[in-house]
Amino acid sequence: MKTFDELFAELVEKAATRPVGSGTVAALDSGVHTLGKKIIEEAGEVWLAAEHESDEALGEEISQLLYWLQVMMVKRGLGLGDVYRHL
Ligand SMILES: N=c1c2ncn([C@@H]3O[C@H](COP(=O)(O)OP(=O)(O)OP(=O)(O)O)[C@@H](O)[C@H]3O)c2ncn1[C@@H]1O[C@H](COP(=O)(O)O)[C@@H](O)[C@H]1O
Repeated sequence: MKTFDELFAELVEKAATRPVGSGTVAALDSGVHTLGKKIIEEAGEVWLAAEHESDEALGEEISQLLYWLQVMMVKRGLGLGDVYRHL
């Protein structure tokens, strides 16, 4: 288990070191347009899970949406502060 901030730090590190086999590196290389579509897909899965699935399934879908949002943040060079200051 990890926190939102810990995952973000891990993704920033992956973007910098680009380890072979990292799905995050491949996702970053796919570009903003592809990442945007993935975010929409994952958001839809959150919606469906909230309507029809268990708390466990919903939590998993939400975690995946948070991951893809973080990948977009890394791709665009945003830091956590760029988001947190709006909360
Ligand atoms: N938290 C996540 C995470 N959440 C979601 N995903 C990706 O998002 C996909 C979402 O799954 P779905 O079931 O919705 O999609 P799918 O249809 O099975 O997969 P696709 O064919 O759409 O890729 C997963 O298959 C992963 O590719 C994640 N990939 C990585 N992480 C974490 O990110 C960190 C870095 O990972 P790597 O870059 O892969 O080393 C590690 O801590 C990982 O645990």
